[in-house]
Amino acid sequence: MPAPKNTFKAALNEGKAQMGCWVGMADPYAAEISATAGFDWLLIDGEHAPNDLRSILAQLQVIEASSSHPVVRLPIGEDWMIKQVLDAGAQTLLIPMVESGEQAADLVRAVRYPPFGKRGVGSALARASKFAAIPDYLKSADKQICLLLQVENRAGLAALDDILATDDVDGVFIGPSDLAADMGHIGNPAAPEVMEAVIDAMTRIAAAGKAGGILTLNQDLIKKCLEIGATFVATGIDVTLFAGGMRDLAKRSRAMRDGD
Ligand SMILES: O=C(O)C(=O)C[C@H](O)[C@@H](O)CO
Repeated sequence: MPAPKNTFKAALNEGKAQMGCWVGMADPYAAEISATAGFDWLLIDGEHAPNDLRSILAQLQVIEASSSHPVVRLPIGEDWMIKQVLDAGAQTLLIPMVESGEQAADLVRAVRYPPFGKRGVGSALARASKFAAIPDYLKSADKQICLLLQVENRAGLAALDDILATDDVDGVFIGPSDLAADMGHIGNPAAPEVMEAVIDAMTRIAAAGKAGGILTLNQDLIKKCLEIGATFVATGIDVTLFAGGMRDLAKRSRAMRDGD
């Protein structure tokens, strides 16, 4: 019995656009609610949400039980973090702040077992192998790992061709917020210069035959990226949806009380 098939990776390989949402509540109960919505994928954010390995594990468990595919974003692409989260059962990783082909190649090695990579061997006690219930996990795991890299500054854009030329990088995600900040437009990812850079990068990613990804609430940008060929597009964030809904209801409640 081989490692579980990564249906999300398969869909990307077939060019089937996958619609996703950020999950930043850092809570499995909230993640389980989001997993009932019907998104193709949900991003467990270990970079900007207060997650740790235990909370990521708990969210993996509830999302895997749904029709949504869990994607885990680490705070940074460190070998030890990658080893731990893969052993916890994550099959799709999003790694932020990638700025060179060399960094991309090193990340590929970090998600693969020897002799092709440097992922530490601990499957005997790992959830990923169903605690050794998958006897040939070590020989079948690599091809079910989906590695998505974030390009989100000018250095990353300058190295994009090298990153795209790196074998076994499955996709590249463009981060508009950090890219805007690096380009001098902090807080304004809709700045024309940033939008132009995002569209150019997404076009280059598609032309290279890799999966292109983004998170944006901008409906026009979502449509444009899908037209270009982006295949993993996140269109919302649970935290902002919840916070916005609560604030709106509170405002309407006060208005009803005050007869406004
Ligand atoms: O730079 C970006 O944009 C991203 O990487 C997404 C952000 O980290 C996410 O927190 C939304 O702002």
